[in-house]
Amino acid sequence: MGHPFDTVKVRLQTQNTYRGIVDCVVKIYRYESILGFFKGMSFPIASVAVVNSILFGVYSNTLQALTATSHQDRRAQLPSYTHIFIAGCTGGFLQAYSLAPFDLIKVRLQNQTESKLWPGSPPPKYRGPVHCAVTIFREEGPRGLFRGSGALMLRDTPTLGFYFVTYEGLCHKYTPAGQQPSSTTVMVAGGFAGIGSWVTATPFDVIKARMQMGCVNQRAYKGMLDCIVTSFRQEGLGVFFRGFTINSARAFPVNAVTFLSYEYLLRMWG
Ligand SMILES: CN(C)C(=N)NCCC[C@H](N)C(=O)O
Repeated sequence: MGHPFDTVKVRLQTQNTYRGIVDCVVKIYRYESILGFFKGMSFPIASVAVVNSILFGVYSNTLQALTATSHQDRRAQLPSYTHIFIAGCTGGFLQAYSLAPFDLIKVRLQNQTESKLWPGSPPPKYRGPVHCAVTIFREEGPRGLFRGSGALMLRDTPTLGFYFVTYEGLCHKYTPAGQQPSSTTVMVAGGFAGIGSWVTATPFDVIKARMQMGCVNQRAYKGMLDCIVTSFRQEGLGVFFRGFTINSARAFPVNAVTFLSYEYLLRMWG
C-alpha cells in the first residue's frame, strides 16, 4: 500500500528532473505506466517481516531487560520515557544494518526510469532485485551492498527512539487506567508516531538515498559530509526536507497498520 508513495518520495529526493509531487506522479504514470510506481517492491515485501521482527523484538526485549516488566505489566505502569527511548534507539540501530542491503536495492530499482512502453528506450541497468544485488557486488564489492548504511543508521537510531516514545505516550494518554488501548487508539497513536518520527528522519533519509545512488546530477559524493555540503550548496536547505509531504501521507496508514498488528500479535502470543 505504501510502496507507490515511497517511489515518488525516493525520486523526489534523488532526481532533480521533477518539479514536485504532481509532476513526478504524472511523469511516472505517463512514461512508465502504473507499474512504474511498483518498481523495486519485491525485496521490501520479502524482507519487511524480518526487518520489523528485529525492530519490534529488540525494542520489546530491551524494554523488558531495562524495566523487568512484561508487555502487559507495562500497560498498567508506563515505563519511563528514557527507558522507552533507549529501547527504541537500540531497535533502530540493529534494524538499520539488517535493512541496509534491501533498502539499497529498492532505491536503485525505484530510480530506474527506463520504460518498456517506449520503443527505443534503452534497457534498464538492473533486470531485477537479484541481478541488481549481483551487479552491485561485482562492480562495487561486498561493501557496496552497505552503501548509505551510515546515514541509514543515523536516520533510524534516534528517530526510532522518538517513534516509540510518541506511540507509548499517546496510547497511555488516551487509554483509561488499567485498560488495553482500543484498536482506534493504537492506529491513531501508530499513525502519529510514524509521521512524527519521519519529521526528524527526513534529512538523513535524503542523504541516505543520495549516498545509495552514489551521485546526483552526475556528481559522485566522496562521503556523507561531502553529500550534505554539496546538496546544501547546490539546492539550499529545502533539499533536506524533500519528499516529506508524500512520505507523511504514506507513514500514517503504514504505521497505523504496523502497530495494530504488533498489539494483536502480542495479545495473542504475549
Ligand atoms: C522514521 N523511521 C525510520 C521510522 N519510523 N521507521 C519505522 C518503520 C516505519 C515504517 N516501516 C515506515 O516505513 O514508515
